[in-house]
Amino acid sequence: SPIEFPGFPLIARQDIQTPINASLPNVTIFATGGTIASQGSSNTQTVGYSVGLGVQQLVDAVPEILNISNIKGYQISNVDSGSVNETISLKLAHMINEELAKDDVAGVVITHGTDTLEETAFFLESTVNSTKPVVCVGAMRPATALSADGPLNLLQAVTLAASPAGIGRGTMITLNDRIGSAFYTTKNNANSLDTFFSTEAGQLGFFINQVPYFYYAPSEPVGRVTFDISQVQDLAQVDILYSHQDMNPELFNASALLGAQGLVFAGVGAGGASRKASQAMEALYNATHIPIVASHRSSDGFVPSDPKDFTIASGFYNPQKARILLQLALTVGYSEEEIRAAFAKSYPIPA
Ligand SMILES: NC(=O)C[C@H](N)C(=O)O
Repeated sequence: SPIEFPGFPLIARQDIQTPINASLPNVTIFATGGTIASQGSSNTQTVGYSVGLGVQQLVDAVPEILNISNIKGYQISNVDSGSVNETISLKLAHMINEELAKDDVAGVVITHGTDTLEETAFFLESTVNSTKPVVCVGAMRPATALSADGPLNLLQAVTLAASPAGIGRGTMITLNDRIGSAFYTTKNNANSLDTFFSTEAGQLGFFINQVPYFYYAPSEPVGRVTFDISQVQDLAQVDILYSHQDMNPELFNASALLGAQGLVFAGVGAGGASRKASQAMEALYNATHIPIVASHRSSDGFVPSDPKDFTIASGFYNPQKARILLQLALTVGYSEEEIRAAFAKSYPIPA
């Protein structure tokens, strides 16, 4: 049975098991909430709706799923993804590792709000210890809307999780016919159906007639760092600070005083800050030696390393993914040099 953690604050579990057809693969769905599980007051309401549907209702909306796989479902939470927290992420990672270790489970699907889906997907990319498909999926229109996108997205996610073509590709994000890598995929638009459109390196394949096609043979992102979280029950606190004109330099000290063990800085351009903000960061670093990772506030891009700099360059990691990598590294006790090396693994260090 799944590992239980003390203080797990979530709703009553609504576990489901569809009838078993021995000729079909088994897929386990972990439902967490989000728009895919939301209902509006009319079929034209596409903002201001609320989460309410359970995993059983998600599966019931797409009976075609049962032609593809036998489904077991766990209700992990039922929240907007802005409220997904480390308790939920850790619970997911622990349960998924346990599930994928079973010979008769082909793959897993995580239904999730799209707003922070990339964070949970990247967390799983860093902590799941199996080559079987891990597929994160959401929707941009609530289940009650005209042309709701959730049912077809869910069918595609389950199809991919059940497919041998999905093996060895790490954690994936599927939405609107596209298959993206969790390492690189980012939500690009707050509202549009195609919000997970390609970032430069993120797109792995797509669905034609609900069959997953990949552009490439299975491969791992260069520099992926993985962590054994089997004994982990809490993550280190890491805050993200957003750079802009006239940024308040006191925010760095304030974060540290409020318990941050590491900081990520969403810099202007390739990790930049105003002179005052940079001075405040450096003073904090000299006083405490807490790691400060410089990332970018632009939706895509790269922050190069400077060996002379006290900040740690995020490389290809955007602020929200850099935060998760730093949390995991601090949680398992990496030294500052090991943290620097973990970030540097994803890009070539200039000679
Ligand atoms: N499209 C979505 O799923 C947005 C939703 N607010 C969320 O839970 O992230």
